[in-house]
Amino acid sequence: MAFTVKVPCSSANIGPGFDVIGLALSIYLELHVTTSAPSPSQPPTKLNCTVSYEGENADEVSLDPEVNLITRVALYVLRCHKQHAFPVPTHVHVKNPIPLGRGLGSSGAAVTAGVVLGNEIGNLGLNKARMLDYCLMIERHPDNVAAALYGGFVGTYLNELRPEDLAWKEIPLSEVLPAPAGGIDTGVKPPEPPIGIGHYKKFPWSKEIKAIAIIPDFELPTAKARECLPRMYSRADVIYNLQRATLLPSALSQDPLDPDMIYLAMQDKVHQPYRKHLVPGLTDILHSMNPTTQPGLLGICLSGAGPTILALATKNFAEIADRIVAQFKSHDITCRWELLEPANDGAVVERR
Ligand SMILES: Nc1ncnc2c1ncn2[C@@H]1O[C@H](COP(=O)(O)OP(=O)(O)OP(=O)(O)O)[C@@H](O)[C@H]1O
Ligand SMILES: N[C@@H](CCO)C(=O)O
Repeated sequence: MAFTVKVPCSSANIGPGFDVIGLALSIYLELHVTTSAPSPSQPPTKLNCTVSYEGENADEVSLDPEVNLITRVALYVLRCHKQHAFPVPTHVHVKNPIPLGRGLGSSGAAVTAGVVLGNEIGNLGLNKARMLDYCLMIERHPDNVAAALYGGFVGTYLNELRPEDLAWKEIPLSEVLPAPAGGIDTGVKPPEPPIGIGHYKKFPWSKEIKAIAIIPDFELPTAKARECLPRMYSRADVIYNLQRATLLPSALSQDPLDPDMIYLAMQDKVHQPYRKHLVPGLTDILHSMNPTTQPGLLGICLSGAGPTILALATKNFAEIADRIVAQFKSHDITCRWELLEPANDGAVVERR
């Protein structure tokens, strides 16, 4: 058996939609998976799986299937279905062009790819709604994983579960996804996700709008960028974000586009101001231009937890990117930039 799992990167929040809005974009994580029949002449490999990797941070990503994030997630899904290792000798070759820890949903793509891999290799027959539950047991905010799994521009939410099912929120990640995962004889059945943890709704997206990702050359772990957020918000700030997040989906699909409306609808007071010390120049960059001073620009925000900046635009892409790159440069930060399009299909499996 040979198949490829393809999962897009994503940008979460798009300004005011903290932990709610996600946009799948056109950089793809790929798993090239091959299986073979068990052979008495071949000694069994650890967990019946071998991993190879090419792409971002190739010198850091573990090739040990007990440690690698993607295979650990696949094992979590398999073990919830009483399969304690890969059921057949499996080789997973990972091709990953998504930069790690930059705010482009690399972990959301890896977790989604791992769930899809476990489902395929274990022949589990999970649908995408159930796969989202598994993703959410690991990455507990739905914006990146729903975009990666379903593709497109999505609004996401967590359902109100029965009190007995709500306990999933308290289960430590180390129980869901122990590192290392433990060998074939671990015998432990991990906690299964409740059914229907989260859901999503796809919004239309104007074909004219492209996303410019300006990617600084340093990593910012999402966990660190979440630690600096307050536990409580003022009523005024919550209302400010609700007003804008409510406008954003229609502003990004209306014809003709209203750049000033989009710019306004991408403002945020819930996460970006608290992350400014983690991304040098962030406040200045967010206020450096608007649709009047930069034709073609629609809006600017921090992509996910940062440090990548996402600018939405209809033209003058290089000019907009160069202006942001120059601002980072004045803080001694080098960047690259990419012009991206929405990835509408989400996670797909292609048989080879
Ligand atoms: N393809 C991969 N293979 C193995 N580990 C990965 C892979 N992609 C991501 N990771 C792990 O996820 C970490 C990055 O996740 P993190 O949540 O901090 O940032 P992000 O997902 O890139 O950005 P954001 O969540 O803000 O969009 C990496 O440091 C690495 O440990
Ligand atoms: N909504 C998340 C996205 C990053 O994974 C955050 O901003 O922390």
